Amino acid sequence: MADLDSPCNADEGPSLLGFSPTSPDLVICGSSPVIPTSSYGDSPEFSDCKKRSMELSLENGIEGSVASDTHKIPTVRFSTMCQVFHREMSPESSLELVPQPVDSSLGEAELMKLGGMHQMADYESPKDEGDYENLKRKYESQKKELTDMRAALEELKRENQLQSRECKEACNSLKELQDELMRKSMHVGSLAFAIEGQVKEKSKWFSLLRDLTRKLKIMKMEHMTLLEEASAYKKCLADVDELSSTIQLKMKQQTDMHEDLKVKFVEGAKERKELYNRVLELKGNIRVFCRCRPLNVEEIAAGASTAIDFESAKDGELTIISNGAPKRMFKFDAVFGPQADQADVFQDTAPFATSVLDGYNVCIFAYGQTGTGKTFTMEGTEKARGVNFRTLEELFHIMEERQNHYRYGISVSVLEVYNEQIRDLLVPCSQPSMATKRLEIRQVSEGMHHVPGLVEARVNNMNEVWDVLQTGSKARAVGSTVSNERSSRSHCIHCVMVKGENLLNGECTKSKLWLVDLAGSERVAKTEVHGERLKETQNINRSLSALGDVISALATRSPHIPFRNSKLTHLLQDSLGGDSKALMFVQISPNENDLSETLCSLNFASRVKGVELGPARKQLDASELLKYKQLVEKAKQETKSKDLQIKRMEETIQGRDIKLKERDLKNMNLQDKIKELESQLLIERKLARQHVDAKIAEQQNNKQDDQSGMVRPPLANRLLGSNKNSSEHMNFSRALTENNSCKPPMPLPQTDGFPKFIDLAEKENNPEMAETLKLPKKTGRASMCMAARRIPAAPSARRTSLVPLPSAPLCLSDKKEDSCLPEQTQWESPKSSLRSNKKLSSILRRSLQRKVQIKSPMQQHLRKGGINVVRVSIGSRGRMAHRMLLGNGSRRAGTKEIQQKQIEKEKERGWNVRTGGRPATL
Ligand SMILES: Nc1ncnc2c1ncn2[C@@H]1O[C@H](COP(=O)(O)OP(=O)(O)OP(=O)(O)O)[C@@H](O)[C@H]1O
Repeated sequence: MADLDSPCNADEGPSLLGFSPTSPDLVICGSSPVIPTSSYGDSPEFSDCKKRSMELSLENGIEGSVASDTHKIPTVRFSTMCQVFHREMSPESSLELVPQPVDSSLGEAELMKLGGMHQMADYESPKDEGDYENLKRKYESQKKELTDMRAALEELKRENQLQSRECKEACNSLKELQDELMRKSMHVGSLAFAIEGQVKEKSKWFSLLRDLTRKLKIMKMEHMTLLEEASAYKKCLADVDELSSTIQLKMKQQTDMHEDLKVKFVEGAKERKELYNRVLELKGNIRVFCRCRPLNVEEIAAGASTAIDFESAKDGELTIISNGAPKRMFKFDAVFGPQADQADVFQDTAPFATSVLDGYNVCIFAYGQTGTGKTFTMEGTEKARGVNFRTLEELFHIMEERQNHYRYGISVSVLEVYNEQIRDLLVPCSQPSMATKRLEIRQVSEGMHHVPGLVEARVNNMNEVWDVLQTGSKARAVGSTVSNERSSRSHCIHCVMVKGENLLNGECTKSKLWLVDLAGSERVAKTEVHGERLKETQNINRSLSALGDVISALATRSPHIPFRNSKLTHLLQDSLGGDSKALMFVQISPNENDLSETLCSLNFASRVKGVELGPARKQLDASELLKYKQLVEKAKQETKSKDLQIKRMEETIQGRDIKLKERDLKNMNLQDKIKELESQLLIERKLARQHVDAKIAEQQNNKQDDQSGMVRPPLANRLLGSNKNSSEHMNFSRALTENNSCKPPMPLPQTDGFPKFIDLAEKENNPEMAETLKLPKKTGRASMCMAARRIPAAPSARRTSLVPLPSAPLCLSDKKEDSCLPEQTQWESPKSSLRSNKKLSSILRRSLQRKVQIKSPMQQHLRKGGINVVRVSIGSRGRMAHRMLLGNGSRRAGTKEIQQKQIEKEKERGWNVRTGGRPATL
C-alpha cells in the first residue's frame, strides 16, 4: 500500500505485469493512481504522471492492460467498480480527469480571488452584471460539483486504497502462486525429465523387447526346425535301433557261428594233430635218413671209386657195390645222394618241426664216420644252412602262421659232451669259471630231464637264432684228424625249448627239440691218434657204443634201457625213451676205401630203424596244468558258494511269493467283504430313509393334531420346521432375501406339488436323477441326512454380499424356520424329537453295527453313545464310510452348543449357515 501511495512507481508497475489474477482480472498499467488531496484540491492530481494515462482495468487482464503511452490522457476505466461510484455507468465507460489549466497549487483563495477579479471586471462593466451572476451561479454550481467530486474522489481514493490492498494481497498471492507454479514447473520439469528418461528407458525396453521378440521368433523357428530334426532323428533313431537290433542279431548269430567255428577249429586242429601224429607213427617214430656226401677233391684226385649205387637210392633203398657188384642193400626212410642239397634234405625234416610246436619232443641227430658230412648236414655253412637253422626257421614260420591261435616262446641252449663232460657253449669267454663249471643232468619229473645252470638264450627271430648258433659253433671243440682237417671232437647238442599256449582253449605245452651233431666214429687204429686225441676218440666211441646199446635195447624191447651209460644217452633219454620222435641222419662216404665204416654205420642205422618207440606222447606243461587245475578248483568253489547264495535267494523269493499270495488273498477277501457291506448298507439306507420319511410324516401329523387351532398347510406345501412363529419366519425369510444370498439346494422339477431338492444321497439312490443333473465329480460324495428330504419352495434369494448375516442363529436360537433348511429336530417338541431320535437311532445302530464289524472303534462309539446325529458319507468310490457322531439324546445341550459353535463359525466367515453342508439332525 505504501508503494501504491507513492506516485507513479515505475518499478512497481512492470512487476505487476505478466500474470493474471484469477477473479477479477486486475491489471494496473503504468502505476497506481495516486491522488494527492492536498496538491490538487478537489481534482485528482497525478503529480508525476500528469501527462501519462493511468488505466485501471478490471476485466481486460494482461493483454488489455498494456502500459499506456505516457502522453495519453490519464483515464480511469471502470467496469465492475461502477457500483463504487453508485452511478449507472457502463463497464466500458471511463472517467477522464482533464488536467486543470491552472496551476494546481492554487487554492480556494486564489480561485476566489480569481472569481473576484472576474466580478471586479464585471463591476467594472455593468453590462456584464448579469453575466457575473450567471458566472457566480455557475461557480457555485461548479463549486458544489467540485465538492461532490472531491467527496467522490475521496471515496474513490479509499476504494482505491482498498483495491490496492487487495491488489497487493493478490500480488502476494500471485507471487506465492507464481512460486508454487515455479516449483510445480520445476517439479513438472523434473517429472518431464524423469518421464523422458522413462520414455527413453521404455523405448530401450521396447527395442529390447522387439529384439527379444525377433529372437524369440527366430528361436521358435529354430525350435520348430529342431523339432523337425528331432522327429527326423527320432525316426532315424528308430531305424538305427532297428538296424542295431538287426546288427546285434547278426552279431549274435556271427558270434554263435564264430563259437561253433572255434569249437570246430579246435576239434579240427586236434584231429589234424592226431592224424598227423598217426601218420608219423605209421612212418615210424624213429626215422632214418641216409645221406652220402660227394667225393671230395682229394678222393677224386686219388681216383677213388664209388661203393654206393645211387640209382637204386630213389625208393629209399641203398645198394652197396663191392668190386663192381652189389654187395648189400639197405632200406631207409630216405636216401640223399651226393647231389642232394640242404633244402632237399630238410624237406623231409620239416614235419618234425611241426611236431615240436604241437607239443612233442623231437630228437634229430646225425651219426656217421668222421668227415662224412654230419656237421655239414646239421650246421651247414652260411650259404648252405643246415638242419639246425632250417628247423628253427620252420618253427618261426609255423609260429607266425599260428599267431592268432597260439602263443609260443623259444629259447635255445647249446652244449657239448666232451670227454663225458657237459659243456655249456653259450657261456661267454669272459666268464671262464662258468665255462669250466661242471653241469649235471637232473630229472625234474617223470621222463623229464634238465641240466640246471644251462644257459637258455631266448630267441625271437632268425637273426638271434643265427647268432646263438654261431656262438655255439665257435665254442665247440674241434681238432684235425686224418679223415677231417676240422674234426668235431665232441657231441654237439642244441636244445630248443618251446613253450606254447593255445589261445582258444588255454592248453599249454612245453616241448624239446634236440639237434645233435655226434662226434665222428672212427677206428683208432686207422686214425693213428695218440695222447689226448686218443682219449677223445675212446670217449667218443664209448658214448656212441652206449648209444648203440640203448638203440639195441629199444629194438629188442628190453626192460632195461641203459640210458645212463653215457652222458649222451642220458641227455637224450627224453627223446629216445619212447614218448618222442627221433630222426637220424646216417652220414656215409661214397669212397670204396671207407666201405667197412660205411657198412658199420648202415648196420647201426638199420638197427635204429628197427626200433619201435611206440606212440609219442604230447608234452603238456605240468606247471601250467597245475595252475589251471587250481583255477578250476577255485572256480568250482566259487560256483558252489554262488549256487548256495542263489539257492538261499530262491528260498527267500519263494517265501515272499507265498506271503504276497497270502496278502493278495486277504485283500480279495476284504474287497469282497467291502462290496458286500456296501450293498448291504445301500439296502439298509433305503429302508432307513423310508422309515424316516414315515416317521417325519407321522410327526407332522402329530403336530397338526397338537396345533388343532391353527390351520396348517400340508407337509408338502409348508416349510419344514415352520410350525411356529410364522411371522418371525416371514421376517427371517425377508431378511435372508434382502441381506444374503442364501442359496437353496438345487431344485428339482416339481413333482407331486412340491419341488424336490437334490440331496447327494438322493443321487445315490436315484442314479437317473444324478445323471440328469450331472453333478461335478467332487460332489459325488453322497451324504445321508436323517432329516426330511423334501422342503418347500420359495428358496432364499441369492446372497449378494459378504456382510455377515444378521446375528443370531436365525434358524436355531430363535427357532425360526429357514426356508432353505430341512426340518431340525431341536426345533420340534422335545418329546416327539426324542421319540423319533430313539427309533431312528435304533435302526441306524443296527445297520451300522453290521457294517462296522471290521471297524471296532466305530462300533464302540455306536454302542457307547448311541446315535443322535449321524452323518454317513460314502465316497465316490463307494468304499469309505465316514460317520460323524455329534452326540446322543441325553446330551442335547452339548449338541446344541456344538451346533451353535459351528453356526457361529460359519457366520464369522460371512456365509449363510445353511448354504453349506447340512448336518442332518435326528
Ligand atoms: N653233402 C655234402 N656236399 C658237399 N660237401 C660236403 C658234404 N658233406 C660233407 N661235405 C664236406 O666234407 C667235409 C667234412 O664234412 P664235415 O666236417 O661235416 O664231416 P663230419 O662228419 O662232421 O666230420 P667230423 O666227425 O670229423 O666232425 C667238409 O669240408 C664238408 O664241406
